[in-house]
Amino acid sequence: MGKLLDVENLDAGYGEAVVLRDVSLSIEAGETLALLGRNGTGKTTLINTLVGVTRQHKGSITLSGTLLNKLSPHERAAGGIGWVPQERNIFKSLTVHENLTAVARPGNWNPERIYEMFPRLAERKTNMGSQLSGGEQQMLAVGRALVLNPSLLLLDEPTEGLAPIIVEELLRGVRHITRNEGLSAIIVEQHPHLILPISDRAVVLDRGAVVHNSTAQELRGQPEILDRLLGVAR
Ligand SMILES: Nc1ncnc2c1ncn2[C@@H]1O[C@H](COP(=O)(O)OP(=O)(O)OP(=O)(O)O)[C@@H](O)[C@H]1O
Repeated sequence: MGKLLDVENLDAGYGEAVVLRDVSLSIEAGETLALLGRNGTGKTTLINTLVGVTRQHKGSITLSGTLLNKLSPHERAAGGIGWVPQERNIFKSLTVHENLTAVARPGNWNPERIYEMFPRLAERKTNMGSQLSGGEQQMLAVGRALVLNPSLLLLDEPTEGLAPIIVEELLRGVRHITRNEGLSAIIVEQHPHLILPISDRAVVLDRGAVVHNSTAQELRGQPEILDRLLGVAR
């Protein structure tokens, strides 16, 4: 397995404001990284910086050996970054099926495989995006990122605001992706107990800096760190 993503000494933010300070992390091909931290610690800013929609002041981002620093969000997407933003961004005026087929690119993932993973979406195939529940929208957003056949999937708080039963269904799909498909992913989560069991590595941010970087299993075994950095003892 080779290194897929390499982030080195990254400073980034919005305009003149620097939110991320000296962030370094890397992911091997096939690994899933849980990105944790309390509210406002810079998790979304890091995802947005990888995608290319913030201002990068310093450092480097390399995906499969290609330096992304100067590439546009569109070029990064074409280069293998699949992004599911916090606000989901599905096409509300297209059907579920159209949402998937409009962006699909040849590869492992196609709309049929998304329907197998999320049967609920198959039942809603002809519904408009605007008619979906929050959980269905999230599944569609994940599906839409997958049919682009990315090498790195970025999920920003996929479980936020969803009912527990839907969270379970969504995470079953995410677990399938991270465990069986050889895809690499970074998943932002507020709840470590949901995400650590299906992740390989864990990074915790605090005030824009990496304050913990280990295997997911190690972090699970350190309740005092979870408590101190995240306010949870699990
Ligand atoms: N568009 C923006 N312009 C200026 N500052 C911003 C912008 N978005 C976020 N920030 C600031 O950047 C800091 C980090 O926010 P960010 O959204 O990255 O945190 P987060 O860890 O993802 O939090 P949450 O869990 O609440 O989503 C915060 O201080 C926030 O106020």
